[in-house]
Amino acid sequence: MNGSALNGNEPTSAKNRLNRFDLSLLKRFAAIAQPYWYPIEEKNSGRIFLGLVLLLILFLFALLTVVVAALTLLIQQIVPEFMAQTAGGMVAISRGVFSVPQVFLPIAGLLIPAIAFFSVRSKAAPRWSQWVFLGGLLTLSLCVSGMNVIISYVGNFFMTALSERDAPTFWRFFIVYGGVFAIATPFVVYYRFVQDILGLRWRDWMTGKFLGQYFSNRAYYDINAASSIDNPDQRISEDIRNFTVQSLAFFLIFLGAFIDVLAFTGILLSKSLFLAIFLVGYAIFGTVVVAILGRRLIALNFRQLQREANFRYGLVHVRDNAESIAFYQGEQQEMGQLRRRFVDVLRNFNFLIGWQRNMGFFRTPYRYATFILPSAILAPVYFSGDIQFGDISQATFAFNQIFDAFALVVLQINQLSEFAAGVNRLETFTEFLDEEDTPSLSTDHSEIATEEGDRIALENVTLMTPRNPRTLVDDLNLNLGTGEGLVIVGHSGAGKSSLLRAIAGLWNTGDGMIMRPPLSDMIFLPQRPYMVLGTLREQLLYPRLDANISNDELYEALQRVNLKDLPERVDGFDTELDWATVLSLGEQQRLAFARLLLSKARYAVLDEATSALDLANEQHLYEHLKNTDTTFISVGHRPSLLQYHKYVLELKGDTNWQLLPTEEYQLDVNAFS
Ligand SMILES: Nc1ncnc2c1ncn2[C@@H]1O[C@H](COP(=O)(O)OP(=O)(O)OP(=O)(O)O)[C@@H](O)[C@H]1O
Repeated sequence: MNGSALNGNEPTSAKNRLNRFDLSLLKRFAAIAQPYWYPIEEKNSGRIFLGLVLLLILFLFALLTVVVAALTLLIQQIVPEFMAQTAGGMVAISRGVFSVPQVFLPIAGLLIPAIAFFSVRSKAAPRWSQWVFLGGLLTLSLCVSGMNVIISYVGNFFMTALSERDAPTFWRFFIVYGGVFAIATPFVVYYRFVQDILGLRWRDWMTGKFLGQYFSNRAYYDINAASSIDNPDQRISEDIRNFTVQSLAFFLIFLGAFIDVLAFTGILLSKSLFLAIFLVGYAIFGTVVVAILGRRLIALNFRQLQREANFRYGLVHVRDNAESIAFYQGEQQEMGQLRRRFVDVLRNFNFLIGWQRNMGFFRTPYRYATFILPSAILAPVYFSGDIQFGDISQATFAFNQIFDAFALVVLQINQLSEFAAGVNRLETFTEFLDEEDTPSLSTDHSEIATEEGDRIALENVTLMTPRNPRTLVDDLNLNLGTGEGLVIVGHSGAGKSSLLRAIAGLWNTGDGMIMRPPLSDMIFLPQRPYMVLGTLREQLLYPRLDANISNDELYEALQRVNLKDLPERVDGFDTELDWATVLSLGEQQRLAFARLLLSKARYAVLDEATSALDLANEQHLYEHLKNTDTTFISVGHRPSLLQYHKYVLELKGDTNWQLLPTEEYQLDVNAFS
């Protein structure tokens, strides 16, 4: 990915869509999450998926009730008065928790088999382990919630006994406290652990899927042209990681909020209907205000991610081009460029924290008010003697528990807007990759047709540049027989490399038909020798690393390109080095040529692949190509190249061209020179 698209922002329409902070965000989230959790390609599968998740949650409530009941019974055995004294609170909590599963348990009981069934039925490989992990995680989450309820009660007794100087009760609860902690510890530890493991597995799967799509249909190449998708590397590495980790975290937070609502609504309603209605209105008011203000936060977070990635890319660019920069002594300019990118980061971050501060002016008093509002609302009834003081404190407690759940968006807006920005970045990326997967039938320009055959031939090919199309070559015809060589000449920018791109299928804007052998029978040596990250062996075998080729054959190929001492120089074939920096340009070109020889491709396309070689080396390599009956097309500026090719295609630069046998071309050139 080059840096230019980095400034590219999402198109305005997409921007508006992506900055929305409403239910469409949930839809976008479901679209990204669904393939992992519910791998079925069908209409409405997103809705079915969400329905199943809801059922799963309800199913787990049943487990929670069992855990709470079991622990309560256990403690009751040890401390008989515990149950009597906590009955009110425990029953209230259990009532909320119990009632839902009782209705849904029979349906939920079918859930796991249903998920397994659908997963197995899907075309994708059956996957169910994530559901087992999720089930385990939710069970643990509910257990931890249950434990916390019990711990709060035990703590209550523990402290009360202390304040009343009741030593025997204090010591009994001391032991109970310790026992509950001992039981709770593995639950809490495994709760975090399973959450991390599930996040890791999800990330693993998603990264694999994105990488698969990124490398299919050359999406990684086309993405350079898609100015709306900046920094795909960051989206694949960081955005996916944050997405999986934060999705699980939010899911658990929402689940906790849901439990609180179920558990405390009954208490609140029994104390004051008006207070309950007020709470809902107050929470809705806060959520709407924050949702409106939060849109700006999503946009700022989106840009923050983009600018951080631009800055990092700038640093990587310096590392990749260290030698050129050092020769040019371009340190000042490079530092200035990086500084500018960093200033962009800072400026946006400044806006971001400014907005967070402004939001704080609303959120802080909004939160503070909840400490006094319930008491203020209930005070008149209390003053008139209709309710007890205990009712006020219990109602306030219940109010705050439910409020935290209802006002989740208000309380978590900073994290949510960050998450939403990540979701949006992944969604545009997914959209792009999906489009690459499904070639569109109608494009706004005509395309060159490609056919596979046993020769290279171009019929009436008109080639244009891909964006802002400009015709490079008009109505070109040529036919290359087996073992024949063609050299393409013409001044810089005439379209020589572009023609090779068209033959490789990288560019197809234009008209006409190109026939070529399957790409697996062809090898392309690009203008800039490409050195892979890896060992010398991998360098030589690239891209077919699994080819069964002995060391002797590797030596032979290296000998042919006059690099036979290279393995000794670098300590054998299995040494990993930064080849682009330890080899000279000519050596890199010769290494690429050795790659060509080892590939045994019958067709070779060489784009100035010998430009850095001395004439003797060049002759040596081309002679070998001719002897092996390889059909080859070269691009080059050197006159010495002509002699190895049967035909010359000259691109005139004004879309005109001429194709001549080499001798005729040379006579032509000599006549004019
Ligand atoms: N990705 C691209 N999008 C649009 N135009 C491009 C792109 N890449 C190259 N071009 C333009 O297409 C024209 C032909 O480029 P091409 O690389 O084929 O030239 P060339 O004949 O091989 O030149 P040289 O001898 O300098 O390598 C040039 O004007 C170039 O600026």
